[in-house]
Amino acid sequence: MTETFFETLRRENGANWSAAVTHRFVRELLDGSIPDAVMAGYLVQDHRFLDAFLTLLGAAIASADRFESRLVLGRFVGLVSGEENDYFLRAFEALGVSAGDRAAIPDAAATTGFKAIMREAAASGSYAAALAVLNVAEGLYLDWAMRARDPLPENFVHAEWIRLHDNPQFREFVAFLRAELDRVGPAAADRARDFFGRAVALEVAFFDAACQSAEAAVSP
Ligand SMILES: Cc1ncc(CN)c(N)n1
Repeated sequence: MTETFFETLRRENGANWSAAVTHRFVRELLDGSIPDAVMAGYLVQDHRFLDAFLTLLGAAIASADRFESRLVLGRFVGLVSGEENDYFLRAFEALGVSAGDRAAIPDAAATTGFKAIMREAAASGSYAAALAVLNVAEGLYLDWAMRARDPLPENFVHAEWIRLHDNPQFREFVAFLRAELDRVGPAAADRARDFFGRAVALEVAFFDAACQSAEAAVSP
């Protein structure tokens, strides 16, 4: 069977893709053993990711070539702005991270990199570029979340983060993103390939940073 455009890009970035979905951060999240300090540090950075991510979704809506695509993307914006943002706020409260704490923590290099690539894809005005980054962000997260075993960890901070990235609606959205990239990506293959590869590398760096910052915090 011939592979789809998405499958080709994922295969070309197989080493990094697999490093991300099997990362120590993911393994400890899935088995519920992740230390609170690591989860808190990750969520502080990821809440900033969310801001640029919404910009990217807005750009995808603006650059999409059909109304049907805009509707699907628009519904997803509602979910991220509502349910997902609400999760972050409840998680910060449970982990004892105040708004002041959050404001005092600088961006990690991987966060700066992600914000930059999402703004770059948004500013390019290319639907294919936006889709390449969205396919990494959502497809890779679905991939690791699907590795969760029943029952999910007891702590809602862990369980809800997993469930947000593996539920029927999210699977449907990821399938939509793949179909869209397969439809419009080949006509802008070089650009899509470039954004896709850089985004996968940033996913690994983002998990690395979450684990490293906690190590630095506990070392004397
Ligand atoms: C870094 C990162 N990549 C992807 C996702 C999934 N939206 C996320 N929350 N954070």
